[in-house]
Amino acid sequence: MATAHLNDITLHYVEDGDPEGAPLVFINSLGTDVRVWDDVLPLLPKGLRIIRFDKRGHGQSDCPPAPYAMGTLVRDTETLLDHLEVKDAVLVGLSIGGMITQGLAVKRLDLVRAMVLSNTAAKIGQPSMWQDRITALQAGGMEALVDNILERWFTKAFRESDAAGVWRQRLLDTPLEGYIGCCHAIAGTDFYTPTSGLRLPTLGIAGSDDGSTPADLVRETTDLVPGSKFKLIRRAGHIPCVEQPETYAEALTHFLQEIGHV
Ligand SMILES: O=C(O)CC1=CCC(=O)O1
Repeated sequence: MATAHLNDITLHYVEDGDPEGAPLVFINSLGTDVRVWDDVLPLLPKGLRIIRFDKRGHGQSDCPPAPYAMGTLVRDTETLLDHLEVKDAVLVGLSIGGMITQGLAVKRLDLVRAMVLSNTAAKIGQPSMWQDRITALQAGGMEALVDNILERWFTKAFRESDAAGVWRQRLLDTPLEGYIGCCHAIAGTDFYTPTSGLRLPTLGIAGSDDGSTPADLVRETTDLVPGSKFKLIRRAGHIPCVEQPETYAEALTHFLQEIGHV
């Protein structure tokens, strides 16, 4: 297991592909870890340096006490990429990972060559909605919300398939403190103004059945960046890299080719 001991945190990360290749960095969503990309990676072009990591409070990374600030999640990512001597990466950010992507692009454009804003937005929900979620989690744990969350993550057909149980269990295994910490970070984030100032190649990806960041919302954020592209993935909810990995990998590959990253 690879870990990076950064200033105040140890993060778990995984590198695949060619260590000398152009960097492609994946940033996971709330309640998922590096395994959320497992089915996409084998479908991507060879020759890339592929980096995935568990943000604080998730997977095998440290889990400090909640709350977390978005600035802290951005700084963790920045410090990890500096530690790994990564520059000019394409960042693929899923949901809160897409918020971290926007924050990092605003702060350190030298690290970010292009953004893939997957199932994300400049602002997700209202602070009161996140506070309600935090209160429910504190009262009843993840068990209280797991089915509700899965309804937003996946289509009915996927939820009724054998694969769904794995994702249910992974969500239940997510440290509650880490999950709540990240809910606070999302609640406090509104990147509309900073993201509007970004000028870099950008692809938005949305799921037709996304119950958390509907396609219109993803498009609205993607449109903040002039010249951005947009891909709607059908028969997918909030986590299309799990539900439709072939279409997801195809969209990513096309974008990477278009910008000359592969
Ligand atoms: O609503 C959810 O649980 C999905 C979600 C919102 C932000 C994120 O990262 O995942």
